[in-house]
Amino acid sequence: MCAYYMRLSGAGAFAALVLLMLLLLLLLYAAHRWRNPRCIGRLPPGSMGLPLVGETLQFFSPEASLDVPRFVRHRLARHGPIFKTSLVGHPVVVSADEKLNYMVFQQEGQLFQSWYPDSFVEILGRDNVGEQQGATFKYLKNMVFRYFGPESLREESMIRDVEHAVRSSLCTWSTMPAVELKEAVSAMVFDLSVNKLLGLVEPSRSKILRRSFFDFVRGLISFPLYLPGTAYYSCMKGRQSAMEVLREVLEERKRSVQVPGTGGGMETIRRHGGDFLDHVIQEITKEKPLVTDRMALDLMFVLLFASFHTTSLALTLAVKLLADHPHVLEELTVEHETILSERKAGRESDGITWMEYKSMNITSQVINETVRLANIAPGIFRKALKDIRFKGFTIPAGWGIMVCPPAVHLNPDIYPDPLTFNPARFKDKPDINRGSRYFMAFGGGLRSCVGADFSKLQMSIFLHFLVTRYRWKNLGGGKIVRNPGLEFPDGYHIQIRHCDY
Ligand code: HEM
Repeated sequence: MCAYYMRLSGAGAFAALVLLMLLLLLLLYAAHRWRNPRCIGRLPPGSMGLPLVGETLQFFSPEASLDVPRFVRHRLARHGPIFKTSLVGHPVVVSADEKLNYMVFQQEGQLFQSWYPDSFVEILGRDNVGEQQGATFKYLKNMVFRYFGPESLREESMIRDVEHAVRSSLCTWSTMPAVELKEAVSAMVFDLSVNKLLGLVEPSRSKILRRSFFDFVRGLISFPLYLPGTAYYSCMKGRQSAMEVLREVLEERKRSVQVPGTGGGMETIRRHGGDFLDHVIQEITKEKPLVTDRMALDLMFVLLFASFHTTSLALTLAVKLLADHPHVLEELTVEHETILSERKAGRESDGITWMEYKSMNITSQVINETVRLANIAPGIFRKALKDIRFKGFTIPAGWGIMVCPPAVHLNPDIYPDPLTFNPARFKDKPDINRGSRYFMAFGGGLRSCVGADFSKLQMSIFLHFLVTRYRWKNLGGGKIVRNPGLEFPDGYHIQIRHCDY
């Protein structure tokens, strides 16, 4: 009997051992497959990192520098301008190759399509404009462009609204003992964007919206771990409460512009000179709308986020760079003083005209140089729609591809002495924000930024009033960290005073 049990338990142990071995083999095979993904052709060099996590942790490791993020820098040195990796569970090819970047931007919808990792899409919304393709994408983009493109920016009301926001903010800040510039500029740009997009919003709602977006942005480029206490968690919570407010505002506006029509149904009244929400309501209440409520909500969410986060980072960096480079500040001040001195005496308003704005050449160079160094979008993501062969490598269909603007903008062969702030390098390149092989701060091709002109207008008007009417001094902070997005972890504290001549 005893021998029988011993034989049985021996057989059980043997079976368990075999099972364990099989499991181990399976894990080894999975790890091998992970490290050597299937590909017809030759994959670019590089490592896929650990199973599932890939190289995500290294990608998000912070560094106190404006330089190309360490993650990319080290791999470029080791593997060359095209390498493979795995980020947040996806195989990705990273490109610092100017020809491949150009191809990615030019072949949008043909060989490549806009794609961001799931965690990012979850943050920005499944129906956001970046997720739309084909005709719907073009329709949405045109809708935004009609509102934020140069034609509508040159309207008197747009310049006046930006001016009003800038002048009242600077005036308030000049009465305060200290201002944390990043936070203050973010609030200014955010309120202006809310005003342009949603019109007048009750102060209590505007406050919730602003707080939600600030929480949202804090965790935007963070490791996607949805657990209380993590940056990603507060980011998602921020998104949820911002979306609630946007939904309420949309519903209320819909009710306020819909009246009983002659045919018995409801009709939408057209309000002239309205905010962006009015344009949105016109679209979603059409008989056969191309834009759904969800798309409209995600679009407004993305526009609010894109407009305040990016512009405020760029402006804060511009002010810091100007303070650190007094000779550039001097040149910029001369440009703006000249605008004032050449202004016709007795003009009705002392506001900036479109012609004056267009004459701000040094300002435009300062802005281009700032966004080149800022690299606010540290990576621009796409997906390969088919197997793509390039320079002997294959990018398999379905893989992500990350165009890396910092690797282009900080390449010494393209921009000599790349970490030096030298706006004059953009002399005689006025139209560069449309994107080129060497400048992609606002993206490139079909997907390039719709808000680039709006952002430049705001920055120019801000710089105009700052340098002609105020002086400021640094009180502390201003440390720059890449994570890999640009951050000012200790803020940038200044004291700002009105200058009386
Ligand atoms: C300094 C300021 C800004 C920078 C550096 C910037 C940068 C960028 C970049 C790099 C892209 C391309 C993303 C891609 O190809 O996947 C982009 C797209 C976009 N930007 Fe901006 N942006 C700025 C300001 C703004 C503003 C003020 C708005 C809104 C009014 C805006 C709205 C958008 C939208 C809606 C897209 C998506 C376009 C598409 O998918 O076709 N941006 N931006």
